[in-house]
Amino acid sequence: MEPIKIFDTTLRDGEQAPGFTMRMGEKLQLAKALASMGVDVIEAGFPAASPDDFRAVQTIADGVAGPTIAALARCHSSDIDAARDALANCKKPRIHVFLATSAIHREHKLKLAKDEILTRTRIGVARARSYCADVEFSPEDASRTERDFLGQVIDEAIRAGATTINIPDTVGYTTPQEFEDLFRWIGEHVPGAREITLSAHCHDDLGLAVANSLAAIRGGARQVECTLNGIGERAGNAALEEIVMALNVRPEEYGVTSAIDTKRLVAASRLLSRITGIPVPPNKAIVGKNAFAHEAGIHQHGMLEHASTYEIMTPESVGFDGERFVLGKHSGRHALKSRLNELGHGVADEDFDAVFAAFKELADRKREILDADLEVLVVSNASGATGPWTLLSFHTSSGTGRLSTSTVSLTHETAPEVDEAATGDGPVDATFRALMRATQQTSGALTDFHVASVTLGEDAQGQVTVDCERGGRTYRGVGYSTDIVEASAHAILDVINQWERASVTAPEQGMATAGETH
Ligand SMILES: CC(=O)SCCNC(=O)CCNC(=O)[C@H](O)C(C)(C)COP(=O)(O)OP(=O)(O)OC[C@H]1O[C@@H](n2cnc3c(N)ncnc32)[C@H](O)[C@@H]1OP(=O)(O)O
Ligand SMILES: CC(C)C(=O)C(=O)O
Repeated sequence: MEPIKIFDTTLRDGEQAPGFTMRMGEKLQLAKALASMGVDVIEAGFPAASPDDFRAVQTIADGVAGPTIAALARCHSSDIDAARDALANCKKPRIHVFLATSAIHREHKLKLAKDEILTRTRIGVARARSYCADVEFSPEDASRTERDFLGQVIDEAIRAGATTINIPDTVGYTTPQEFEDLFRWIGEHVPGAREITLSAHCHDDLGLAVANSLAAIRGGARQVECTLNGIGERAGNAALEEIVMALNVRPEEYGVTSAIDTKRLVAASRLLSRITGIPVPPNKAIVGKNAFAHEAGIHQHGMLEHASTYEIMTPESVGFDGERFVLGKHSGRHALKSRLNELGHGVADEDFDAVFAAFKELADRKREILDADLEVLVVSNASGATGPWTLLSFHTSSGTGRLSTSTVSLTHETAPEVDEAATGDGPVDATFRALMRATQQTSGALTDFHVASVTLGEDAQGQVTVDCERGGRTYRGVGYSTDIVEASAHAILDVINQWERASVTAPEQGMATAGETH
């Protein structure tokens, strides 16, 4: 079996999807989970896109050991230099340079002729190569590019020093047969193509991203680019967990093997979902909550006789809960640390006390702490977005035919305790008004409110996600509690804290924060 590299782009292409913005601490937490799962390459971001992206790549490059860390750059010297700078302390850096090559992109977007594309490719790749021994080049929209011209561009990139050539199906247009054939053609016709690594990057506009990635492997690709839960631009990218398990369950079909520890797939998928606040559909292959559920009598009968009647892989092989400790109010530090490690959510020693204290507090309110509750604890701790305001206590009253009232008590990092009260149309609205008043916010409106249960059961935690608008921008806040009004108060305060931090760092522009959504 030949090895195949798994290149994860959850933090770059995945984060490009509307509503999937992640904060720095959350990105680092996710990158650590990806590293402990065994991905070969983590594309940590696009450093020239924003100071936040630059810092995220830098932080991951400095703090995550194991995988190669890649940074994306256009064929612009300033983009390539930003990638170099963000990766300056990285042990295994990769600069990923891209330039669109299809006629549609050349004529309508870049307004460049073919010879200019060739020149820019050569200059961009050579510049990246002068900084870094590991350079990837992507001819964007490769699958809609004239084959002969694509061959010329790849040849130019290889001669300029690219060590990986990635073939993106940028708009999810190709089909498995066509894509396999394209990879074979490149291997056979482009000089030097067999000496470098060929890679596939597929989008899911026609629901073919995973099938196309697997076809590319049959055609000679030895790296696949993918994201957890298949998140990404528009309909998303190829789902990492689906590719990895297809290779695992059908090795005879593809003849390659990945280094992924498949038992960590479910935990990583849930961590991402918890960070973004976007749930995984129950019927999602490999990681959805119904992926191993059986309700129909005929299926249950078959399963009771032999699990392989209706299961092509075991739930344990992808990390669905098997035998384990039950975590609750009587559990101690060893059990908590061991379960967090099993889930791939290692918490730094200096952060562990805070996570343990939050665990004990929750265990007082819940009979059993499930894996989803632990993900919430880890994410809340990793977001690092707790101040300057902290909710001390709140009280609401509401009933049929009367206004709701809410009283809140808050502390501020630099001010004494504040108490305020407000009435509103329901307890959440009253709490929103009381918090706005207590923190002296004069503008901002609650525009969306979503509540989801973190786990099942009468003592389950609720996850509240709120969108609040201010100055034409939408900010997202997330809060957790066994009481959904309290979770709402935490989510609203999360937004108010983002506003306050933004006004400290960029008062004149109301600078966007990591929690901003578009
Ligand atoms: C298929 C993909 O996923 S590609 C990656 C997509 N990711 C992103 O776009 C990340 C977020 N993007 C951003 O923050 C911004 O678009 C920035 C900072 C990168 C650029 O912002 P701006 O300079 O304002 O340019 P804007 O986004 O409006 O337009 C893109 C420019 O890049 C050019 N461009 C696009 N791709 C490339 C490329 N690979 N190499 C060189 N130039 C490129 C376009 O022609 C356009 O140039 P122009 O400004 O001279 O007309
Ligand atoms: C930058 C490239 C690899 C990309 O994301 C795409 O073409 O979809």
